[in-house]
Amino acid sequence: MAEPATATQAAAPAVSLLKDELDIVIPTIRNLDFLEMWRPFFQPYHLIIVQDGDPSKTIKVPEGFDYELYNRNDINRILGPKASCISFKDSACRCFGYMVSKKKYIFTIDDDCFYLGFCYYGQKLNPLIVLMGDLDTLVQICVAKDPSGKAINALEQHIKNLLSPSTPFFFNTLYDPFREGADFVRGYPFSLREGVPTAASHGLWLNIPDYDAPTQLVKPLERNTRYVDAVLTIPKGTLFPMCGMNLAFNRELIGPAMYFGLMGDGQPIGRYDDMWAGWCTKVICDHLGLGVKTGLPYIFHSKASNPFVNLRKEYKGIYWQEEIIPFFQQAVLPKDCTTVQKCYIELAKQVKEKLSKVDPYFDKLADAMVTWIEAWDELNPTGPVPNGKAA
Ligand SMILES: O=c1ccn([C@@H]2O[C@H](COP(=O)(O)OP(=O)(O)O[C@H]3O[C@@H](CO)[C@H](O)[C@H]3O)[C@@H](O)[C@H]2O)c(=O)[nH]1
Ligand SMILES: [Mn+2]
Repeated sequence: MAEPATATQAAAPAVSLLKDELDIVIPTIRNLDFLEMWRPFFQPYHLIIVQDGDPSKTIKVPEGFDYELYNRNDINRILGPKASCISFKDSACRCFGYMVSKKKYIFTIDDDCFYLGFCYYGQKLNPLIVLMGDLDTLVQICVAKDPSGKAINALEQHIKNLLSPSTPFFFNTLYDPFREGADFVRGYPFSLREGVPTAASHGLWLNIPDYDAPTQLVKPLERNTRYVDAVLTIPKGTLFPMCGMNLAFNRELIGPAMYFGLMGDGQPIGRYDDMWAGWCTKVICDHLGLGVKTGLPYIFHSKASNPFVNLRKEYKGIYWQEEIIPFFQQAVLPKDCTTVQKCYIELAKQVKEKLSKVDPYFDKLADAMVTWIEAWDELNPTGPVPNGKAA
């Protein structure tokens, strides 16, 4: 077989898992040159690009990718008045991509995230190489290799996470028991070893960590260089700060809960889109007996957004969350909430009842949560379609 021309091509996976069952959703206000670095991994998949901001701006997508692109005009045309639930000028707009997708799985990634490799594993990557090195040099240095020498593929790791069970009811101290070379440790109840279906896989980030604005302000130069080779199930009853930068989920299991809220333009808050979705998702996963994992894969997060702008977007969320988190920790869903939609509508009801006192914003958000489910069900009819034809 001819030698691959470049290291990037050498990284190309032999098989693209779930090629026809997974969409990659990218929110963007930038150009999409970052796709060149991901080409060996993403080219076999269908992309759903959600263009935020000015719809008259043309977003250039590199040649050779199979994609659909939606801007604000498209969202308004497709959803009509229900488009009011989709944020504008915030990465929260990405959830429109989850709604229009027809696939079982979603992987969402920001346009300033790259893949990387063992170059971090126990050694510091020289930032100069990152800045000076051309794409191939960087890939040569950073393409991860597993013990067999195969390039590690972030998307593949997410798929492995989603296709193997989670263990939310009892913590396995050797981490992911379904990973090759690991298992349940002594004392782990056999009655729980089957695990539960995995709804979401939350990946992490090297270089620029997903810090909030105050932390970013006091630690402007901090870079995350610690590559922890582990995947953990987040225990039942425990919430977590879900970051939308490097996230995959089973759309059929938990899709309707992945609403990224009302953020950005015209809203009193921003950059809490993924957090809101994560809290709702975890409460519903716990109720329905589904699992959420966090850890591998890492991506290389290259751009630090402006901490002062971020502070302006986040500051209300920083003190509201001291009331929001206890709300989610105490949220109880009735037994008859047997679907994600029913759980979500019930959560919206409780948001309206219990959080509107925090700020009238939550009254609006609760209504938007209901609109989201109505729009979701309109675009994703599951029961018999009107005039009797099966869906
Ligand atoms: O108005 C906007 C701003 C950005 N985007 C797209 O969203 C992602 C993330 O944007 P960016 O990388 O600039 O911001 P970060 O601070 O690094 O993002 C983190 O905070 C979360 C914001 O909610 C986000 O999920 C985290 O990754 C990029 O693809 C931008 O192009 C947008 O669509 N609209
Ligand atoms: Mn970013």
